[in-house]
This record gives sequence, C-alpha cells and structure tokens, in this order.
Amino acid sequence: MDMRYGASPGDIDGMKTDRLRAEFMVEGLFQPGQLRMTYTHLDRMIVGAAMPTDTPLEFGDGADVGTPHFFDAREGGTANLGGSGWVEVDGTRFALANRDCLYIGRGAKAVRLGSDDPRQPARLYLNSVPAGADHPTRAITRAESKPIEFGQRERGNFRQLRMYIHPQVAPSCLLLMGITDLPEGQVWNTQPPHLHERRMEAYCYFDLAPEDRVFHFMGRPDNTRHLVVQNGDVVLSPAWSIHMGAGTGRYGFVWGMTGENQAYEDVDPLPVSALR
Ligand SMILES: O=C[C@H](O)[C@@H](O)CC(=O)C(=O)O
Ligand SMILES: [Zn+2]
Repeated sequence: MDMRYGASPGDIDGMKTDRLRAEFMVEGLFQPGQLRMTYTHLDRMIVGAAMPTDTPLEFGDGADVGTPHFFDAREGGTANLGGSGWVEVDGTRFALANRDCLYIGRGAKAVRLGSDDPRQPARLYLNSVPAGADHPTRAITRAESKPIEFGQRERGNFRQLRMYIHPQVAPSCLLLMGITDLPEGQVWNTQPPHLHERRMEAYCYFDLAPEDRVFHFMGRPDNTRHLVVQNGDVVLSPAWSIHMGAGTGRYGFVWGMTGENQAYEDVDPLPVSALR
C-alpha cells in the first residue's frame, strides 16, 4: 500500500512543487479495473478508489492494517463518482448511483465492488479510518443526504455541501464524509477558509474536465502554498492546514474527515484577509 507520513507546518517551506505534491496529494487513484489505496499517517486515514469494469473488484484482507480483516478495527465510506454500480458487504448488495454513498461499519469482512455497465464504470472513492464502535453498514443516497448552501453567487463562492456520513444523517464512529458541488460559473470552494485543528481532511476533486484544473491552497494561514489538481486527484489536508480551492471550470469534491470528534461546529473560520 502506498504510504504518506505527514509533515509539520514548517516542513513545507523547503518543499518544491514535486515534494509538496508527493507529500500532500494522491494522484492516479482511479484506474480502470483496479482497486488502489494509500495509507496516510494523518489520523491513519486510508484513501482509495475502485474502478471495476468487466469483473468485480474485492478486498477485505487486513494484512496492510495488521488485523485478520481490513475492517476489524476500521470503518469506511465510499462515494460513487462515476456510472451506476454496486458494493456488496458480506453478501449484502447495495446499489450506488452517481453521488450515492455507502457507510461500511466496523466488522465487515468481505467487500466486492462492481459496475452495472463496464463501458461506464463506477468510480468508487474510498475513505477508511480506525473505529472504536460498531455502526450498521448502510447506503445513503443523494436524496437522503443533508444539503447546506454556502457562499454568494456574486462572489463566485456559492456551493452546495451535502452531508452523507454524519451524525445528523448516518451515524459512524468518527468518520465524516460528504460531497460539495459548485453550480456552473462558481469558482471557489471552502472560501472563506477555515481550520479545524482536531480533524484532518481529505478532498477528492471530481467531474473536472480534462483541460481544467483546481488551484488548491494549503498550509498555515500566514504561509500558504498551492497545489494544481486535476480530475480524480486527492489532497491530504493535515489538521494544521487550510484547505480551499478555485477551479478553472466546473467541479465537485468529496470531503472526508476524522480526528478527535465529529463536531462540525468545532471549526475556526478565517477571513481571506488573514492569508499570506
Ligand atoms: O470542514 C468542512 C470541509 O472543509 C468541507 O465540508 C467544506 C466545504 O465543502 C466547503 O465549504 O465548500
Ligand atoms: Zn474543513
């Protein structure tokens, strides 16, 4: 399994573009017919993606996480960012249309992932974190997710955030997961920015046209850096880092968090004027 060890705020000053991308991005997760995962030392979140085509993909073995089964001490979530598909957990099949999610509770043993049409494969983005409690595996459709709107259209930062794996929607141990979409013509996500020093966060940008990029901003508020992100790239955001972005075209992103708590209000908003 690919590894990311994390860094402290001061480390980024010495990092040029390639090193910054290597530390804080996971590129190329979505590959046809493959299941790929990256283990991070940011609260031990694992990010991954499965893109099943003609044959289902499967996992469940715990060799990489030191337990007999992958989910013996973990929970997980997956968001379908592609064509319709399904995920089977211990023999129970959950249909997932585009922008539907599945919460996988601690104790799951065998996971299989498939596409309804191999020519339009499902793109199943995965987040998994350590879990100390059992919660039932369940699908959360886009219709069941909880929408919240942020920003103002005239400022280019209007967006709709949908909570999927969240105490108010589908209970989990500490994983939070949702999808934010920006309407046509809107540019900025997570602007004004914020910090939440008790939770790490991962962003997977998707539905970005091949020629478009998101300029994702990270780092301490007074020492920001940027990452140029393309469709399917994941950004790993340590708890000390801001995370916000501006796209050259339409896009959405999956956000996943874990850490000390699931208190969405445990956040420190920052004015853009505080950034350097
Ligand atoms: O801590 C919360 C996460 O950064 C995202 O939910 C923020 C987001 O989707 C947005 O404001 O655009
Ligand atoms: Zn955040």
